[in-house]
Amino acid sequence: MTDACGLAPAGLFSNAERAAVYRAIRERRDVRGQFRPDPVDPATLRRLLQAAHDAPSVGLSQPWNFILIRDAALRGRIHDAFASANAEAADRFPDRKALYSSLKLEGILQAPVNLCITCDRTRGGAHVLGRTHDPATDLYSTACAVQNLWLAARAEGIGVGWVSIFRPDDLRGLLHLPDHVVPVAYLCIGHVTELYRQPELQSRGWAARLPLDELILEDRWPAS
Ligand SMILES: Cc1cc2c(cc1C)N(C[C@H](O)[C@H](O)[C@H](O)COP(=O)(O)O)c1[nH]c(=O)[nH]c(=O)c1N2
Repeated sequence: MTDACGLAPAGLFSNAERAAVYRAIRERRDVRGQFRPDPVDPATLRRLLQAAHDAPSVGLSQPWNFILIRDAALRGRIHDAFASANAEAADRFPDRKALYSSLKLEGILQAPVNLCITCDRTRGGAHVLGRTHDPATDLYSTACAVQNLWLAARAEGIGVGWVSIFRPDDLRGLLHLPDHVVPVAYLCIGHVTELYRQPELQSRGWAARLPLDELILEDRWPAS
């Protein structure tokens, strides 16, 4: 039932529905090496894109575009851009360079779908409700779209890996993005049969999940 203002009852989810939402959140993983080569069917991909498009956005500006990268040669060049940036990144961790170099940090060539989610910084015009004093809110909105897609993909049994190890101008050039469009997320997407139980970076000893209780603050930043 919907009333004249377009309001509908905010019904509680059933226990099973609630559990499913939390399960998707808890079991979502960043996928690099587990992609199967079989294609993602177009209807499923469409549901994932719809989930992304259902995201909140500042002033309802919906600043995203979804660039599907299908061309094999282009993917090869994108992988080259990753490899070059990754070699540079490895040098930033001199004490852990061997461990860094052993990590697989992308699935560009293995994943059947590559998707770049961009943010058009001009979407919605010069003045967007909610963005007046914080221009970055369009980027935050686009990150919300990425997370929606990532969670929906988990529920579909599809893995998603976010690759950010690019020099931004490389990706911009390869995808012919105009200056006002930011490549927020380069995603590798495909079916997976196995997922890590915890973040792969944790399993491999790179980093660990922080205890939630250490991150909850009251009223203000604690005095040091
Ligand atoms: C903005 C941003 C950028 C990146 C990532 C994530 C996000 C949010 N992550 C994935 C990241 O390593 C991963 O989310 C964490 O390690 C936690 O693991 P789970 O996502 O819980 O599996 C990521 N992973 C990777 O292998 N290569 C990458 O370039 C990136 N870049």
